[in-house]
Amino acid sequence: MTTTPAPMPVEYRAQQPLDGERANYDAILLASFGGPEGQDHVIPFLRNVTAGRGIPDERLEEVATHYRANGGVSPINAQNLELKAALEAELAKRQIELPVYWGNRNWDPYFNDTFRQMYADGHRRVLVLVTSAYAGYSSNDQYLEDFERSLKETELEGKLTLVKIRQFFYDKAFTRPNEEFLAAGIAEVKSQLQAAGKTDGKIKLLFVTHSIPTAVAEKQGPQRIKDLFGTDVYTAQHQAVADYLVGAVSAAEGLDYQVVFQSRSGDPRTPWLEPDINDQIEEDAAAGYAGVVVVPFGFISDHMEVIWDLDTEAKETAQEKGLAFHRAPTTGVHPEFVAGLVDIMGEYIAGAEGEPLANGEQTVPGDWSDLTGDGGWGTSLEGESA
Ligand SMILES: CC1=C(CCC(=O)O)c2cc3nc(cc4[nH]c(cc5[nH]c(cc1n2)c(C)c5CCC(=O)O)c(CCC(=O)O)c4C)C(CCC(=O)O)=C3C
Ligand SMILES: [Fe+2]
Repeated sequence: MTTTPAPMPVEYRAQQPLDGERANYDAILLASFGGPEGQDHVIPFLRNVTAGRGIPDERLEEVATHYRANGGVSPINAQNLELKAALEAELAKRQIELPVYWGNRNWDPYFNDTFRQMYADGHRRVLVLVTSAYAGYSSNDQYLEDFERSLKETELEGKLTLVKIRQFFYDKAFTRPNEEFLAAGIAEVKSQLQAAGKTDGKIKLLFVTHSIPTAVAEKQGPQRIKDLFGTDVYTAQHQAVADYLVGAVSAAEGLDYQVVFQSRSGDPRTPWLEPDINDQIEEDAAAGYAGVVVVPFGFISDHMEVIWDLDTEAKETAQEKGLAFHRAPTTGVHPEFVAGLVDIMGEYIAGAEGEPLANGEQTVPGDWSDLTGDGGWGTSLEGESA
């Protein structure tokens, strides 16, 4: 059988609520990673994160130093509380009367406690927002596994219904703020270069996300997207967003850009997605670039992986090589991000006639409708975690 390369996707197709998922909800759950809040939390937190996944102790000690340097505190919890408050304000503004709860995979408040609280408060049907924009094992499946386990442990299986909203990397909610950050980042590096008398210096745009083991990436479907992009589905999602952002920001026109990875861990012999951002910065310096704009579009807040791996390590690499450097912010509580997330939630919330209360807006071209579910990566990784 011969295969003709498929054309680049031009259709826009988002995931849709499944049958029965557009309904009345009692509450919203902001579900996230969790982080330590003091020196004595650091090791227990890291053990929670890596439970059963064979991260070597030396790596844990290494990662612990990142937290220790910040007083043992990850900024992620405070950032999630800010996001929670911003979502509450936006919901109130639209007169959507749903309380927002917060729960984490790896630290207090744990899902078990939040689930018990929601149930005790009389809630039975909960819409879930996970703080990850992309589809992948760590950002989607693992959360669903955690939810299942918590429902069992709290004996709320069959009593509490949880519906997770769709991925949003391809939505205006996510791309609008990132367009703004990219434009500002280019302007900033240009002015750094100007101040250094390197007006003609070439700028490289580095779109950075979390690396994952290549074996995990390769398992993810659908095959359709692998064929179309010629790479794994995790990378393809990021490539599509990078392509879109560069096309949408006029200042980016003609600049070289690339998707790169950060924060690899695990056994050094296990291959993870590359290139690592630090290696790429070195290569870019050798290739004659004068500055880099680093856009951490794999994340939605400036948590520890961002402030350590980028603001400390990648910045140092750039400085050693004499490159101008700017790290763009993450979506955080950008008003358009918050409003856009509520729009996406609205796709799942039934209005008076059963219509969606609101709708997100897909900006990144492509048919992303089958990233999860039957035949997709969602089922192909089942059994791995047990
Ligand atoms: C794809 C992805 C995202 C992005 C999607 C999303 O946002 O969800 C993400 C986010 C995050 N990862 C975080 C922290 C950590 N991740 C680790 C380890 C790992 N991450 C992985 C993947 C991802 N991780 C993987 C495949 C591992 C290997 C071991 C395992 O399978 O678990 C480790 C263990 C030590 C180490 O680095 O080896 C830590 C401490 C924090 C919190 C930061 C803070 O505290 O502010 C956040 C938001
Ligand atoms: Fe991680």
